[in-house]
Amino acid sequence: MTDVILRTEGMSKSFGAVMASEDVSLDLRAGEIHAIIGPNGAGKSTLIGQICGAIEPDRGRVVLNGADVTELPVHARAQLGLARTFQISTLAMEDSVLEHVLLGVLSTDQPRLGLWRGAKSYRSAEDRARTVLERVGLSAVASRRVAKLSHAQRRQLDVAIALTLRPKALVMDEPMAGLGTDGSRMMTELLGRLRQEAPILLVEHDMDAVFALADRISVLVYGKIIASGSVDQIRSNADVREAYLGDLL
Ligand SMILES: Nc1ncnc2c1ncn2[C@@H]1O[C@H](COP(=O)(O)OP(=O)(O)OP(=O)(O)O)[C@@H](O)[C@H]1O
Repeated sequence: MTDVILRTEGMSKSFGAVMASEDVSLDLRAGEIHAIIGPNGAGKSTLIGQICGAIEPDRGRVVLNGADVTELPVHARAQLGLARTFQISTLAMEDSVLEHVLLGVLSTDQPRLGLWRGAKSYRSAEDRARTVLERVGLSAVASRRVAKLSHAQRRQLDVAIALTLRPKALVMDEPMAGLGTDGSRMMTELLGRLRQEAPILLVEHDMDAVFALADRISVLVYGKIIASGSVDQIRSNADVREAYLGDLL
């Protein structure tokens, strides 16, 4: 049986007369990248908000590793391994790369370390922080302040912080936004490697990246999933071409 890590069932949300999500059911399976695409205003951010706990659905459920998390707040879902990266990064400019990641490691591992946090446990936290930085390709700039990083490096750091949660699932909101050609290539390569560590629900407008990365694509239009399938199935779907991809292919 396919290993479903995250799923939504009948997720619905309206804002006044606007149905931002209408009966959205989808899943994310171990080892995969599942991309959510759709035109502006289709309901992608609203869907992510409901999955991660920032927006309360009118109806429907979110299930993480078999557990219903619909009623849990954002931080409780994060503790269960639901990690999110944001469209707009929220980094502190004056802090270093390592400090950001260390903070993530300490706040994730603190319950395991107990009340006693001596030099040894700090060292092991720093080791883990450096391992995470290596995984995203930021080891060389560990001591650099965020203010001195390139835009692409800041996005890599967003990913590193998400990884400190030891995620079971990653929800990524436009990780390619604002990246140039080289940055997009780097991020595409990074996400391609990460899917084995944690499956990725990827909201993205960069179709080159989506087509290169996605194992499955779901297309959202006016809050509804109008099609779901492989890259080839979605690219050749007449409804999808009419609603969204027509201009982008
Ligand atoms: N807090 C809100 N109050 C009222 N309407 C909202 C609110 N949030 C979203 N909407 C509406 O819900 C619909 C879906 O918006 P959403 O931001 O989820 O779309 P999106 O697919 O993420 O768009 P984009 O690609 O531009 O980020 C839009 O019509 C939007 O105007």
